[in-house]
Amino acid sequence: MGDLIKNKRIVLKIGSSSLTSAQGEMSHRKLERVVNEVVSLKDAGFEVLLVSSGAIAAGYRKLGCLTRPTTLAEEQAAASIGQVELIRTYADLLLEHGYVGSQILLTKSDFSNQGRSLNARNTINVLLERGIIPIINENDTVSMTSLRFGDNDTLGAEVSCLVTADFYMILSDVDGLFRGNPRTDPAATLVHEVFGITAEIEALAGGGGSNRGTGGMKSKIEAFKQTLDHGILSFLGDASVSGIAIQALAQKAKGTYFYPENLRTQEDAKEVAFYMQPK
Ligand SMILES: Nc1ncnc2c1ncn2[C@@H]1O[C@H](COP(=O)(O)OP(=O)(O)O)[C@@H](O)[C@H]1O
Ligand SMILES: N[C@@H](CCC(=O)OP(=O)(O)O)C(=O)O
Repeated sequence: MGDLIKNKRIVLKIGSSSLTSAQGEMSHRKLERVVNEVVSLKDAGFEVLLVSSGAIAAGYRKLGCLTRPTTLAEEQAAASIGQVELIRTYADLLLEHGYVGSQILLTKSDFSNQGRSLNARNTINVLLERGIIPIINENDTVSMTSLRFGDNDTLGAEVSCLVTADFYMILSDVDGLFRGNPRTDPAATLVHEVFGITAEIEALAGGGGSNRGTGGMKSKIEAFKQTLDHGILSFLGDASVSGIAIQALAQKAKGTYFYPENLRTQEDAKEVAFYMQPK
């Protein structure tokens, strides 16, 4: 069974809303949870890239702001403080489990530059070959408003395509995609499977995000549009569910699965579930 997953590449994106307290500050306990998910994937033999937000949340207090800043310059300054804290915490926690983490900061323009994207891919490949976990965030300081990811959902999708990932998993503060924003419509029901990003699916994502995240569902759907176009099986689930990453790969998790065109039948999906089955 172990051979089935050898070198299977998972991109796991975790948003600010799942790394922060209700007040918007970074939560050590929540970072520990993320690390546990990453470690469970590594222990099962997967290659893991972690795309993590949280730099602004981790830094704004030390910048002297009482609440999460809203001007670009302050966000960037907060991120430059918080990124240090974020990566140090991840690296320390991973090391406790015997894994090494590395930091990669990228901008949107890096992906449209052939030379820079090739360098990023080569770097990531070397890290993954050696069992290291690249921890990726946007390079906030140099990102301009007009050319900025802002949210990390689409950054995670770009990374998934860059490294030809087998699975793109976004863990957030909701169980998946609902037929309406569950914060404002408690009766909204969960969509379990999505076979292509249609206008109907896009319409479900109209609502904004939590006050701690930036992208909301809109950017997640945009991100899945990209991964599905590239044939990458994708998933959205709740970061607070312990063991969700492994369950998601076995297609047994509560959440929303997004199937690319090449995996649109029940039989195809079953085959993938078998293929991605952990040891
Ligand atoms: N159709 C929908 N289904 C689920 N969540 C939705 C929907 N529309 C809007 N949302 C909101 O999106 C939020 C998640 O996005 P966001 O706060 O940006 O999280 P993250 O920090 O994980 O990226 C949810 O808390 C929810 O309020
Ligand atoms: N890159 C920034 C902002 C990213 C952000 O908030 O994204 P998300 O949580 O995906 O909506 C950070 O690390 O704080």
